[in-house]
Amino acid sequence: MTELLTASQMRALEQAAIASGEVTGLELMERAGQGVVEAIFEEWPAFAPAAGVDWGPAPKPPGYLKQEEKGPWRAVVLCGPGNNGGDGFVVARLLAGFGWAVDVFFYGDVERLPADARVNYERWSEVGSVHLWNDDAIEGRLDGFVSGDRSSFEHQLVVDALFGVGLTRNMPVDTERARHGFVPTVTHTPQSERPKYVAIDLPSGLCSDSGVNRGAFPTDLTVTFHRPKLGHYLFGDNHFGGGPSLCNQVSVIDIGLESSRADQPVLLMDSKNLAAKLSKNSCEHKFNHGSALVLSGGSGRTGAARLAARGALRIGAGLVTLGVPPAAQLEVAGHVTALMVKRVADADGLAEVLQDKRLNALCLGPGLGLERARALVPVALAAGRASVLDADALSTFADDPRTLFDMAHKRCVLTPHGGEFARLFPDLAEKLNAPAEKGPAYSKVDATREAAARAGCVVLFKGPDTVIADPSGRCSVHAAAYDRAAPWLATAGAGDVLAGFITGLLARGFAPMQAAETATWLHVECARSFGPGLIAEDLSEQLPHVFRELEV
Ligand SMILES: NC(=O)C1=CN([C@@H]2O[C@H](COP(=O)(O)OP(=O)(O)OC[C@H]3O[C@@H](n4cnc5c(N)ncnc54)[C@H](O)[C@@H]3O)[C@@H](O)[C@H]2O)[C@@H](O)CC1
Ligand SMILES: Nc1ncnc2c1ncn2[C@@H]1O[C@H](COP(=O)(O)OP(=O)(O)O)[C@@H](O)[C@H]1O
Ligand SMILES: [K+]
Repeated sequence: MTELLTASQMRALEQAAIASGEVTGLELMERAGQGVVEAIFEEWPAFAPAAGVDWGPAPKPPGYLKQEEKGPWRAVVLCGPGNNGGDGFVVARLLAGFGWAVDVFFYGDVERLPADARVNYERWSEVGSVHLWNDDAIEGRLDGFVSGDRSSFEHQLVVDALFGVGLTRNMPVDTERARHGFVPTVTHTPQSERPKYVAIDLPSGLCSDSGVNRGAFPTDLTVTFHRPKLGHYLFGDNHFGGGPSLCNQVSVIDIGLESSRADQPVLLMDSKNLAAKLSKNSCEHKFNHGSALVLSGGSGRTGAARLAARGALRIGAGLVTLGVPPAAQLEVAGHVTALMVKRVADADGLAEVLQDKRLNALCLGPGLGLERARALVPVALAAGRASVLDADALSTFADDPRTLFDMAHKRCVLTPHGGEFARLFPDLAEKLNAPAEKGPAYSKVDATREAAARAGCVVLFKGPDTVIADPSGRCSVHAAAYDRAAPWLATAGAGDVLAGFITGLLARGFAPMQAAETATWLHVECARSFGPGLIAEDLSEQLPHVFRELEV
């Protein structure tokens, strides 16, 4: 799985590499700038020099290309007051070296530039001029750049090097006019009719740690260094379109920090090794694959539990039983075939059913009803079996979450969506929703890690970005974004199926964290594989196809 870093982890890696003498900050900045230019040429081959990129031994002076080799291209580079701006000066110099006309706008104070950025400011200044950032200058330049009705631009590329991982507060308002002017409507104007907008490290205004949008504009391409940052994958505050909706696509450039490792990084889920974990041994009995019990609600509310149970069965639990109250037995019997049905009238009924030691994974919550959930959850948790608690099994403890946390054990997985999370962890939800004051914003990763530590078990916090953490701080993220986007998954009952998938994997013997991660990946994969028109029922039915594709 790919590591996702925070700003401070990235900074620590850079500093360790520099302190070890492995590399200098200036070298890192040069590699970063080269990487950005390479990524631009790769994304838009028309921009690339005809003979391909030859970096040569040293920074090239402008115009080293013969006139006939030069592209007719013009770029605007927006440089900020820190090292992100330093990268921007490198990019400006390298583009000029490839024959581009480059206009650099600097938002900051030259005297206060960090040392490496200052060096690159000076190097650029030998090549071209720097327009200082003030409204009059920008207005004047904009008039010159943007002709008439803004349907044609004199520049083809805008490079955003205002702020990277050092962003500590909302974007300054006085950058807005210029950004609007140079990149008026990335989302509305067809790409062919407007300049391409490229962000260095992060779209300026995107919080690296939380994905919160603090005034960023959507870009065409984001080029980051060494490892992606959490903010590239977290949606932050959805109302303003967080990380993935701003980055559009993320290109990760190697700048030679390979020997450095971050401390407890968050992992981005992928399908590596999944097939081996999911395959079954041909000589095994059904009970070797575990026996799951999914508790259902009363008559007229059994659909959610049935969805979960079917998910548990399809994902490979050997046996799945629905525990239903007497009044719903007939209703359930009319629907299920491969599933077993057992009568579970109340807490005593559950205790009796749990005498069967073969039942090794429990699922409580989907359609369970708040009252029934309050009665059954304590019995289920006291039995010490691997357990998934979702929906009503969480909400029923809204008035007293501590009671739930006291009963929860290491083999539990809690699967709240945003509303349920706020009921169980109101203080964490409040921190998550509060506007960030200074420094990187509190993130969904921070909240999920704190929640898992408090609950003493795995917490899977749902959404387009799903974050999973255990009490030790291990944490992984799945973003249904970029090539994993699954908008059709936001459909009623999808969460019930996920609870069932996790339960089925727990029954098969997966550890809670691994069950939650694997189920989340498969859940999104089923949605993607089915495509538009998906409803919750389709998810489990898509699993055989997904397994075949994975070569399980
Ligand atoms: N340090 C290194 O060795 C490397 C750093 N790199 C680049 O350096 C960047 C990080 O550089 P920095 O740590 O200097 O941080 P940034 O360049 O992202 O920004 C820091 C500066 O912006 C100011 N600032 C932050 N938020 C602001 C706001 N909302 N309004 C106004 N001013 C604000 C800060 O006071 C500080 O002066 C990375 O994103 C990456 O682009 C790369 O060159 C790779 C190597
Ligand atoms: N925009 C989205 N893209 C992809 N997946 C999403 C999106 N929004 C929600 N999801 C996923 O859909 C499921 C919805 O679950 P939940 O909120 O519990 O709904 P329900 O209770 O109706 O089943 C979760 O797995 C969640 O991660
Ligand atoms: K930037």
